[in-house]
Amino acid sequence: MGIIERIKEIEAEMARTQKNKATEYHLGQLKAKIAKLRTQLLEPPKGSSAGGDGFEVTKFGHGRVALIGFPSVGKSTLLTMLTGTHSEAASYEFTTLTCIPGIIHYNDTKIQLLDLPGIIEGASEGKGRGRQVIAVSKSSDIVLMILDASKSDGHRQILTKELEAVGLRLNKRPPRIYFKKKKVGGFSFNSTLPLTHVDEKLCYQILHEYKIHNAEVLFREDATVDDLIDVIEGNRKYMKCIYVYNKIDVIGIDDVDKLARQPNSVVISCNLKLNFDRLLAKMWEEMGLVRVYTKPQGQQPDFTDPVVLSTRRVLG
Ligand SMILES: Nc1nc2c(ncn2[C@@H]2O[C@H](COP(=O)(O)OP(=O)(O)OP(=O)(O)O)[C@@H](O)[C@H]2O)c(=O)[nH]1
Ligand SMILES: [K+]
Ligand SMILES: [Mg+2]
Repeated sequence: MGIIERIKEIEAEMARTQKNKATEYHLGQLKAKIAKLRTQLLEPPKGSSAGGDGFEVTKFGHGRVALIGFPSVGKSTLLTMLTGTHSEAASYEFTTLTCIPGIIHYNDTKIQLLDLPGIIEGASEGKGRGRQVIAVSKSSDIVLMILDASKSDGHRQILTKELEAVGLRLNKRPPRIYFKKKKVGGFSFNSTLPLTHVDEKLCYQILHEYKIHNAEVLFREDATVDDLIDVIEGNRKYMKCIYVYNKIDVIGIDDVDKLARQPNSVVISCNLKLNFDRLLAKMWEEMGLVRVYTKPQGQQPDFTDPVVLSTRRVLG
């Protein structure tokens, strides 16, 4: 049986299992099993080089932003409008088949924007170009999830699930769980506050699933089993994501208003060139970029050529 089939089988078992105190340990173990299989799925197949089909784009500028979304939501239209680099746009799905970079000039900085093929449900398991698209997203500093404002908001949940399945965590911070594997000494479990989701036995079982028998675990918040698994796996990527609702020209003002009020969301229209300034400002803010103007002694600072730093990471 392949890895994907095994994941499906365990998911089916989880769906059949009633959630209660008695099944909690078993469900926790199943979650860990799935997480292990997903990590296996992420390892590139033996003998293959990663990518190699038009997806490797050299990093450029002070930051990198990836456009992720279902087909035909307007990703390429947006890239062309924000960067001036032409990326083919059309009314049929999967117009874009590779990664197309453009540059946004904003606040004296250069931000690399990446247009990507549309992804669909099952992308994390390799449907379409999902795997490559997700790899590029992981290499960027923030993600713009482009959504069609006139379509169901279910798309946002589906995409979030796909990205979570490959270890991306959007708009979350790492769980406050201290975890240290040891060579000897057995298992120690502590918490700084009362826990409602995880107890010592459950934690022990999860570690057992990972064949970890010596470890120190300290919960500093009331975290869940999923949080614990994330910490044990250790390969999660925590990223900022802006939900960009495009095509607001085709929906009513009340609906626009509702979308605009959601957290981390910006509404735009490529057709009407609406709200791009808001989108750029939000992007800039989420990337944590700051400009530093150096001032030679006894001279005026050069306001045309700042040093750009990020409060979120060290710029390469
Ligand atoms: N009404 C409306 N249509 C738009 C808007 N932006 C883009 N479109 C249209 O949506 C269709 C798809 O646009 P694309 O830019 O090709 O979409 P995409 O997300 O790059 O699509 P794929 O590359 O196939 O995944 C085109 O017909 C665009 O003209 C908008 O703001 N409003
Ligand atoms: K399209
Ligand atoms: Mg496109």
